[in-house]
Amino acid sequence: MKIKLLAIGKTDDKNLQTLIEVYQNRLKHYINFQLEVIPDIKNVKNLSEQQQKDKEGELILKKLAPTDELILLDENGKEFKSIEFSKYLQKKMNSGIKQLIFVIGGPYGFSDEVYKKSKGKISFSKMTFSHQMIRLFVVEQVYRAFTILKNEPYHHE
Ligand SMILES: C[S@@+](CC[C@H](N)C(=O)[O-])C[C@H]1O[C@@H](n2cnc3c(N)ncnc32)[C@H](O)[C@@H]1O
Repeated sequence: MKIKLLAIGKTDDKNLQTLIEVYQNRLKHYINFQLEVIPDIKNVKNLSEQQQKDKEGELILKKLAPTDELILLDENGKEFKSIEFSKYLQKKMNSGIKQLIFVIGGPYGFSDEVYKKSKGKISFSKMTFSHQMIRLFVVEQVYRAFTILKNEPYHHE
């Protein structure tokens, strides 16, 4: 199984980008993991929140192949402990999915169309994080999950 993290807009913060790359590099050891960034929508100032969500939603859905499984990062989703998340990923790998796509919404979240296409929602906390920060949390937790699955000494309960 491949894992893709789909996000909208560049990360301007170099420190954040560097940290994300640290975990992306570590993940190469365990799985084909790709972070794909959809470029920011132009002239966003002229759009309502709903229009922005809809446009971002169209761009997200264009990226999906029929065999991909789409999971949303959403503060109203299911919360996991890290060990539970590692088991969740193992289950996905066992189920024969070709590519699992985790998607991070834009500043206003997801359009209804994206919700309809998704197969689940994962929350990292009830708090709202920026769409930039959550990228780092996702790559770190996916890395942590693989170290748990391989019994490697990174995670401590
Ligand atoms: C600024 S937040 C959008 C908040 C917006 N109120 C919403 O309803 O989604 C941007 C994106 O970051 C991700 N995100 C932020 N906080 C999160 C959390 N606690 N758990 C999971 N994803 C989160 C989600 O993908 C969200 O769409």
